[in-house]
Amino acid sequence: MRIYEKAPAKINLMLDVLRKRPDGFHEVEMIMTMVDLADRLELSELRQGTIIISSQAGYIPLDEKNLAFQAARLVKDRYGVKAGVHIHLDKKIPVAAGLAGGSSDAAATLRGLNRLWNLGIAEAELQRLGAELGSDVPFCVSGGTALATGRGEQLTPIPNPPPCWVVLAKPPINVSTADVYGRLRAGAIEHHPSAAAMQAAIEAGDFRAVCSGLGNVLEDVTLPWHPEVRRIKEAMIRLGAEGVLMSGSGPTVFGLVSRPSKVARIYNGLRGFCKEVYAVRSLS
Ligand SMILES: C[C@](O)(CO)[C@H](O)COP(=O)(O)OP(=O)(O)OC[C@H]1O[C@@H](n2ccc(N)nc2=O)[C@H](O)[C@@H]1O
Ligand SMILES: Nc1ncnc2c1ncn2[C@@H]1O[C@H](COP(=O)(O)OP(=O)(O)OP(=O)(O)O)[C@@H](O)[C@H]1O
Repeated sequence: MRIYEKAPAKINLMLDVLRKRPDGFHEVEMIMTMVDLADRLELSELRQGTIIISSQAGYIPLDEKNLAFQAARLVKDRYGVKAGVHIHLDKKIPVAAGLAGGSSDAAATLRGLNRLWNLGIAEAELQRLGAELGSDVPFCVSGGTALATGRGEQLTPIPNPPPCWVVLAKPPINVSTADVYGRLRAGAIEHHPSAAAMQAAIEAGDFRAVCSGLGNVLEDVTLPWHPEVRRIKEAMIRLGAEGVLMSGSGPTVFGLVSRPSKVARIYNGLRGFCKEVYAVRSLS
């Protein structure tokens, strides 16, 4: 048997860090939503108990370092599944970009294996399994739009923001999430974005308020460290995006655009100096 799953990228509309915890993780408050840029997974059952990962992308690990592999091993071990699986990852989401590509592949693997092996695992349990793999995985299990607290694994679903275009630009650098959190001085953050204000803007369907409520305290680390990220932000604002922010720990910057007529101008303007640019819809 063979099944397919879509693994969309996420963006953080706001990301605040409240404090560093004794376990080394940071207590966060984030509002996350999905965009229509997705990896596609093909899961084929294998009679022998092996887990095989393949991909057209030459730049991701295909062994136990792959988050999809880790997700499959977790389900197999926890539910005593004898069969194996071949997972083919058709990668479209840029890697180490702040868009949760690996986390979304892991979440899609959890959903897919639940179907492939008829396990009947409830969504809340899939999220709990996801939390064992990474902080962004529980959100990626359910998608939509959510307020995420704790280390990112405690989720409250909220409505989707008003539909819009999202232009994404990734400079040619890789940024490690652990390094960005490691460099953050949580006690010294000057401007905390407001989750309540963003949630209210979303619930009111107020696109302008969503744009003015965007904020990400991890920019305090990544922007001074990698000036090209700031340059992309400035270019997106100059080209007319209505709200601009770095996603997650970066380095991808996204711009929200309400009018389709503006999208081509922003996309083409960015392509002049940045190779990886995408114009996609928000997912509603
Ligand atoms: C930056 C975000 O992507 C925003 O959505 C997330 O906060 C990070 O999610 P993620 O990549 O799934 O992160 P994990 O794989 O769980 O953790 C990677 C590393 O980031 C740091 N980390 C992550 C999440 C968090 N709340 N506090 C942290 O300090 C830890 O050093 C951890 O070792
Ligand atoms: N299925 C996968 N797809 C992409 N990268 C993967 C995958 N599995 C493991 N990795 C590894 O994970 C690391 C981070 O990649 P990923 O694309 O998930 O980062 P990210 O978009 O910054 O994630 P996040 O926003 O959750 O921090 C890379 O070093 C990559 O080699």
